[in-house]
Amino acid sequence: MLETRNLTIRFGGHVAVDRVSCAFVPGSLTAIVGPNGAGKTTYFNLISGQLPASEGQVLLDGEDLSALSAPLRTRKGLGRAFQLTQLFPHLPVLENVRLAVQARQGLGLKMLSVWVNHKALIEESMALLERVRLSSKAQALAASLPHGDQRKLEVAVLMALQPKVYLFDEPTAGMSVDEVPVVLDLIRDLKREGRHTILLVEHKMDVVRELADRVIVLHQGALVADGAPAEVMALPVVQEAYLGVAATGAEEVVA
Ligand SMILES: Nc1ncnc2c1ncn2[C@@H]1O[C@H](COP(=O)(O)OP(=O)(O)OP(=O)(O)O)[C@@H](O)[C@H]1O
Repeated sequence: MLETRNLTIRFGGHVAVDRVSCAFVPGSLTAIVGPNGAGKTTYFNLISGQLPASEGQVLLDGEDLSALSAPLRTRKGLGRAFQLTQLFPHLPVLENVRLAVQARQGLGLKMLSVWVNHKALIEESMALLERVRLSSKAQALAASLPHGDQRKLEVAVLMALQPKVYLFDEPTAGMSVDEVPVVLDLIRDLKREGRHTILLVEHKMDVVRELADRVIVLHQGALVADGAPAEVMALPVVQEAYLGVAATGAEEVVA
């Protein structure tokens, strides 16, 4: 289980994430919504270790990860998607995934012969590329891929690490209409597997409604609502103030 306790960060006098306490169980998909600047991405950055908390803790399965760097938190099972920096742009697509598989296997590799090991790594990497529908582009350089494909590659790299927790920050942003379903299918598949904890920052309410078991709302850094999607999204306070839409049932969040 992932848990944040009183998680807080201040930038000068501005409190971007304000004492957020929340627990997320394996097998669940929680959407984090709220207007621009509400603190959603910053909350992710605090969980993954990209930013140091001013106060509070991040715990995974009871272990306090607060003092660990981002790479160490990744090793513990916190997987953050959609940071393009995690790709190696000048390496082929397949190599990007293979390096992630290899990083996960770590020292265990020494037990295998170089050849068996290499073959197994390539097979696993190709299987992951098939899952994200990029196997035909295995030899292309990551930098040459269109934006949507780079995002799919990031998902493959993340899956290669086999994290316990997936943090998806606007996974379909900037994607073309035909690319969106591929990424949503992947997230749906991960959810179906039932053992991951998935957190999703998403502005599209139809996606939230379909994928999420639970919605939490951040406003000015604080957690202001938490519950089942229909329940939370129906709250007038969420509709009007926090999501920036009229309380008449607009479908898309303007955030
Ligand atoms: N490194 C930083 N230094 C100073 N202020 C920051 C920093 N990172 C975030 N902020 C501020 O913290 C607040 C929360 O930003 P954040 O990006 O987390 O919001 P968000 O809910 O993800 O917004 P959006 O929906 O637009 O992505 C904003 O006021 C932002 O300007």
